[in-house]
Amino acid sequence: MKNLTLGYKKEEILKNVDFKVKEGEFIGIIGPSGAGKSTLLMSVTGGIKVFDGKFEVLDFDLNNIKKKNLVKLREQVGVIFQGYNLVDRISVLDNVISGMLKEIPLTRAIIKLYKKKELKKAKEYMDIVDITKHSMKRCDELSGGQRQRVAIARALAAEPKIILADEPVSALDPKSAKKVMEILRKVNKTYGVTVIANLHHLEYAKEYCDRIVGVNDGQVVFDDKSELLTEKLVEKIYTNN
Ligand SMILES: Nc1ncnc2c1ncn2[C@@H]1O[C@H](COP(=O)(O)OP(=O)(O)OP(=O)(O)O)[C@@H](O)[C@H]1O
Repeated sequence: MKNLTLGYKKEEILKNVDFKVKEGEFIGIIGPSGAGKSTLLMSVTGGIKVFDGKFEVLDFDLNNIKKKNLVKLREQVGVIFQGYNLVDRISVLDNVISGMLKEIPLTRAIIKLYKKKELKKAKEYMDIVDITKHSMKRCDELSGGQRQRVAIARALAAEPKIILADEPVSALDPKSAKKVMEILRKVNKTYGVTVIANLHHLEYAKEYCDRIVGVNDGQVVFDDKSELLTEKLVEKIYTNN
């Protein structure tokens, strides 16, 4: 992003933002409510209106991207929400495999006719998020933390280059939240997937992310290594204008 102004309809939300992400980074976005964190995060999927400036994601120019390329971009970007976005009535395994739909034709997916290599891959992703022992359970039988882990495994199944996590742990108790953050870091380090996460808890951003981006009132007011975030800078990020 260079000098980028983004928003909704006629309302500019992020103004003149410069933001560059290197492949394989783990970035935490922090800032007060309404600052524009979700707008910044979701803009990576090409879903937010560009008013001005330069915006490239994975070699796609988002200023005038064609529908076909938008689909290609979105295939490479996994999104995890606070609300888990899983299919409740089907099993953990089926949810994870549904992330591979690019490879598995819908007809085969409906009758659950999975190939050995697909099951092997699904197991690898379930192992990394530590949910394999619940693979046959329906998702509505799982705890919040377990569901979030399934959502990560499903995102991984699509072999994305980028994972966007919008407040992935804000609905979880501290122990489950830490486990999910650890898994996101493991995913980032094991597969080299770039992870960008909006985080309400500053401590998690400091502990797990390599880099922190502080947003306040539509501006990036901090962008540096996590260890360089001092109390004073935190105050600046969270000051209401
Ligand atoms: N779909 C939308 N249409 C119009 N305005 C929106 C939309 N989504 C968000 N906004 C506005 O954009 C601004 C930034 O919202 P955003 O959700 O990006 O902030 P945030 O920092 O993620 O906040 P929070 O931490 O509360 O989730 C807010 O003023 C909000 O009202």
